[in-house]
Formats: sequence, C-alpha cells, structure tokens
Amino acid sequence: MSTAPLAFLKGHGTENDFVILPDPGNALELSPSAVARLCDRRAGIGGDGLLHVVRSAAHPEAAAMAGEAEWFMDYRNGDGSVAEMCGNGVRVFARYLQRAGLAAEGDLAVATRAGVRRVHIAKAGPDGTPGEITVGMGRALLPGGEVTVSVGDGTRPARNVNMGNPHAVVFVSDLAEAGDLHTAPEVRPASAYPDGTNVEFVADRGRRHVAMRVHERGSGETRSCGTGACAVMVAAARRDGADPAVSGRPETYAVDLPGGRLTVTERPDGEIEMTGPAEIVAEGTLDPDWLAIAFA
Ligand SMILES: N[C@@H](CCC[C@H](N)C(=O)O)C(=O)O
Repeated sequence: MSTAPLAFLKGHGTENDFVILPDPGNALELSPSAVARLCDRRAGIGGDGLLHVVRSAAHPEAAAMAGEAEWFMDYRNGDGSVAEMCGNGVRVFARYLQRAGLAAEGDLAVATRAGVRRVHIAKAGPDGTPGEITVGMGRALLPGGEVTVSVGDGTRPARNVNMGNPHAVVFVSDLAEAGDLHTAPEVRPASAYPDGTNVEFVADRGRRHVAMRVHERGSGETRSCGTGACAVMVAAARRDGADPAVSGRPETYAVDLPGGRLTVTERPDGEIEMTGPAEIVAEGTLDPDWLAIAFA
C-alpha cells in the first residue's frame, strides 16, 4: 500500500454525509477497517459512508456496466460494510464528477451494485446555487410476508420494501416513538433480511407528505437516506391506496428527513425518481503517516 498523500473530498446530500475517495484505476485496497477509520467522526474524516469513485472498467463488480456507465459508485457504510445502493450517495457522487469536470449538467449514468442508475443534474440557479439532482432509482420490490420491528417495549408491523437494498418501513403517529435509535431496532423474522436491513419510521404530515427517521444498516441513525425515502414513499402510497400502475398516473410524495426534504415520484411503469440537493463541502489530502496506519 502506497503512503503517498491521498486526495479526499467530503460531501453530503440532505446531511447524509460521505467521505469521497477518487480512485479511477481502482488502486486502493479499501479494507473494512480502513473505511471505518476514514468514516470515524473523531479519529478520521467522518461520514455516514464512503464513496469510492472508480472507473467501471477498472472494477470487477462493475466492468460489465462499463459500456453504459463510465463511473462506478463503490459504496461502503460507515462501519466498513458493503451496500448495494445509496440514493443520497449517487447524487453526491454525480456532484463530485461535475465538480471534477468529469460530468456536465444534464444526464449521466452511474454504475452501482444495484445496477446502472440514470442521473440528471439540473442547471445552476442565476446566483450560482447548484441545481438539484434527480436519480432514477429503479423499481421497488415488495417481497410480502409479515415483518415486525421492535423498539423500546413496542412491537409494530412493518412493510418489507427493497430498493436494491433492504428496508423495513414502520408507520407511527409520532416520530418520537422510534426512541433514541442508538441501537438497531429488532426486525423479525430475521429470515426476511438475511443481510440485515435499514429501518424507517414514518409519520404523516399532510396529503402526499410524510416525515421519517431512519436507522441505517452499517451506519446507525442518519439524518437522511435516499433509498429509505423511496421505500417510504412506496409504502405510504400503497397504504393510501395510490398505485400508479393501476391508476396510470404518477404519484409524488414530499419526504421530510431531519436533514432536509427529498421529493419522490413513482411512475405508472413502476420507475421511481428521487430529487434532492447534493453538495461538496471540503477537499484535502490524507496525512501519509496516518494513512500508513489506517491502511495497514
Ligand atoms: N444512506 C443511503 C443508504 C446507504 C446504504 C444502507 N446503509 C444499506 O446498508 O443498505 C441512501 O441514501 O440510500
């Protein structure tokens, strides 16, 4: 492992924050412990997760998508585990590519472990405010079967929704019912989620308008989760009797999270689009001595 200075950036989407490591040729050996150290908020840079920016052609998990998407988002959770997809992460990833001159406003494709995602970077405002970013998140899978989530002394029914990654969506009358979320809620049966799950708590705010909190697999409670917002939108729509595949009309929900608002639309063909902000806040280099220990 080289100990030459390594460039990093820091970014966030609705306060779901990420360490960004540009590594076009996939030269870094990113062990789970190295990722966890980088994401550590006291001893590292700090982030809910890490976006490893690699050319698809250079990564064995993405080479087959290289013809469609030049760049692969190799996403890792803050504890170093690998996840299939990160909705806020894709927007921040696209913003990084734009800032680095590797993508322009308009359309681009990003390879992820859940497949290729189509991204649209809207034009900046007249004052230079960066345009919001829309991601085609694919279709939700609703595996069915009874699932429950327990927090504190309460157990509630949940909806199993898969957005490329797993989610358990629980409707509550008050988001405080989720408790402190310092530990992962207990989800049953465990067999419904062989690789663990993200858990969302949802409360109504108005017509086609909900608010949520999330406990993310591999990161703990975060201030936003893009795939979670999409899972929540679909669960809320079905609960509300709204199914674009039946009505032939798209449905749009505003989803408020502690870190901001995401807008989620489901189309009659089942495709889901999520729109929100994405910002790069810092860039720098990692200290070579620290790096030698972190990557040892
Ligand atoms: N914050 C992300 C989701 C990141 C992955 C998740 N923790 C998992 O393990 O599935 C998002 O914005 O979607």
